[in-house]
Amino acid sequence: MKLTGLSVSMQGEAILQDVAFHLHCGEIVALIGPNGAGKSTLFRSILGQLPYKGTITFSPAGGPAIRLSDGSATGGKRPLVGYVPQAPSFDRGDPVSVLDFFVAATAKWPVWLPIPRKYREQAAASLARVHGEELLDRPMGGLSGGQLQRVLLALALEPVPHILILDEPLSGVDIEGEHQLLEMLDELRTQYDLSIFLSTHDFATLDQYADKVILLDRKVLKMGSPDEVLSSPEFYQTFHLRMGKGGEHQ
Ligand SMILES: Nc1ncnc2c1ncn2[C@@H]1O[C@H](COP(=O)(O)OP(=O)(O)OP(=O)(O)O)[C@@H](O)[C@H]1O
Repeated sequence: MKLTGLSVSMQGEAILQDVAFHLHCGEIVALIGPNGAGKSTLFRSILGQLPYKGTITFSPAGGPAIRLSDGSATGGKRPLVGYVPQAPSFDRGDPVSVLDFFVAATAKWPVWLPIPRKYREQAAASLARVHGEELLDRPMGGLSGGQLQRVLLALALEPVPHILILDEPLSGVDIEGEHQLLEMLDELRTQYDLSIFLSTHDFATLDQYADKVILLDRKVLKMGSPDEVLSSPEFYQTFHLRMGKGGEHQ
C-alpha cells in the first residue's frame, strides 16, 4: 500500500496533512502519536470511510494495482483491508457468547435462534486461527482484554485480507496477553504474508515487533526503525520530554 499526499479536513480544520508512506507485504508498521493526532482518521481514510485528498494505492502480491476510493475494492480472492476496531466494552453479566457474537457478525444470524452446526464449525475454525477455540462458548463479558482482542482479530481475518489494521490492540491487555497477541501477529504475517498496520500508545514493546514506526501529529513527524523514532528529537518534543545534549532524555 502506498499513500501519497494524503490530507483530510473536517469542518474546515486540517486533521491530516500531506501524509505519505509505504506499507510493504509482510511488514508490521506501528503508528504512534498523541491523543487527537489523527491516527483513527488515517485508518478510516484507508478503509474508505472518509473523503480525502491524495492517493492510496494497493498493490497486493500477485495481483493488479488497485486504487481504493470507496472501500469496496478487493484484491483478488482476498479482501484488501481487514480492521480490528478499538475493543468495545461488554457488560460482565452480558450473556452473549463468543459464538453468538461471531455468528451474528459473519453470518448475520440472529442471536435468539439456535445456531446451525455449520456456523458453529465455521466459527470454531476461525477462532483456531488465533488459537482461541476454547473461547467459543465463553460469554463475551467474561473475556480478558487479550482474549477479546483475539476474538476481534479472528473476525477481521474472516476472510484473510492483504492488510490488517488494528486500532490500539494493546490497550487494556495485560503483559502476558500482549506478548501472546504480538506473537500471534508475527505468526499471521508470516503465514499469510499479511501487512500489519497498528496504532499504539505502548512504546516500550515497539522494538520487539515493529519493522517501522510512524510518528504522526497531523503530519508525519518522523518515520524509521523503532530506535530511530524513539531516540529522535521529534519524539521527545511531541511527548514533551526533555532531551540532553547527547540525545539522552533527562
Ligand atoms: N467527525 C469529526 N468531526 C470533526 N472533527 C473530528 C471528527 N473526528 C475526529 N475529529 C478530530 O480529528 C482529530 C484527530 O482525531 P483522531 O480520532 O483521528 O485522533 P487519534 O490520533 O486517533 O486520537 P486517540 O489517540 O485519542 O484515539 C481530533 O482533533 C478530533 O477532534
